[in-house]
Amino acid sequence: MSSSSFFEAIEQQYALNLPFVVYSRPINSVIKCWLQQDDELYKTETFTESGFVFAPFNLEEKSILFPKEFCSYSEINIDALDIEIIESTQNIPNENDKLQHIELVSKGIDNIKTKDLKKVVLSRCVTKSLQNSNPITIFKRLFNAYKNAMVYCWFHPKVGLWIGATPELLFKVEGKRLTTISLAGTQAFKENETVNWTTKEVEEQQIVTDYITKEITPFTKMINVSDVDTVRAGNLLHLKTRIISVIKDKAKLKSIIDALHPTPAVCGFPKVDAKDFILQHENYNREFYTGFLGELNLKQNTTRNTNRRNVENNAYAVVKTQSNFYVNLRCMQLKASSAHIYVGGGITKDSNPEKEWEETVNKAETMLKVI
Ligand SMILES: C=C(O[C@H]1C=CC=C(C(=O)O)[C@@H]1O)C(=O)O
Repeated sequence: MSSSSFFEAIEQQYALNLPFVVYSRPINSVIKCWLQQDDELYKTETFTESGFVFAPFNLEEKSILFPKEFCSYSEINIDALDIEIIESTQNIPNENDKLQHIELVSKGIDNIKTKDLKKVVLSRCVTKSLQNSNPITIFKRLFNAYKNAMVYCWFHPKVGLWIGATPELLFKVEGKRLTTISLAGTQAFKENETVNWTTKEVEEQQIVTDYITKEITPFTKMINVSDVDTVRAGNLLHLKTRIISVIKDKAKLKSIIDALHPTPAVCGFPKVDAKDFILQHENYNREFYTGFLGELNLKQNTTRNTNRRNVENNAYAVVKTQSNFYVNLRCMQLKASSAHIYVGGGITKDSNPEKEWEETVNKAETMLKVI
């Protein structure tokens, strides 16, 4: 399929007001798309179906599913898309937003110092009016700009339109192999400068690693935790640890989701206290920001080589079930002709409210660059 007919089909789906998702996973040149045939709002609670899932921050609200059997699927393989680059404009942050965020962060720090809370991720919403509100055009710019991210554009007429470029894998399961990452700590990327991580950033990322490792232990036979690396996500740097494990035969996908989501990278620690604080004190409803999205229980054909001599038929096909979910970060919701961009950061006892504000300003740039 050519890239133009691939995108024409998506444009047509959008014009018909029907649900779709178009996305590309990190470090590959495949763009995939699912077009749902009707405008039904299918949901999942059990995560046993097959399809594409879009889950909110608060899992007490249900997750939306594009069921495989009601969708047409297509993909293309391409390195870059033909789309004009936009002039970068200066985005001057709003003074009121700044005061409000600093107040929220200060409240978080006070709570950490006086209660059991160790870390809480606090966020805000930045609103910007759009010159060109065609989501497919924005998606194309994201695909060209952020190769290390899961870039996506998701639409359902009964829910809304979300676009993002997330650097964070929640987890993926391929057969029995479970891979996840701990991503936290942020600094601005500066060409030719070596990064120095502070104790605050090292600790906030370690909280995530410890949480993930502890939570997946009951479901796994073996866990391998890598050293901490610095990784780039657009104009930012983060600390990242890879955690690879083998799950037990009886482990259910839903139990792994409940154990991991939301991780302290987007919620805090302890989870319940942090979530309560967020739901009570943040000045808006996160909806799908810091939720997760991705492929659910898809069958994947792989060929395996036995590598034994004297075996005539030494390659055999293995069908594995795979799911991969990304945390919905560096994302925005398009409503009428405005973009609502969501940005947050991890707060610990050592946080500086002014710096936390600047971090959210830098994070907002990921989306502001493409609209
Ligand atoms: C909550 C966000 O980022 C998370 C992921 C990486 C680094 C983070 C941080 O340094 O605070 C956050 O934990 C966001 O981008 O809105």
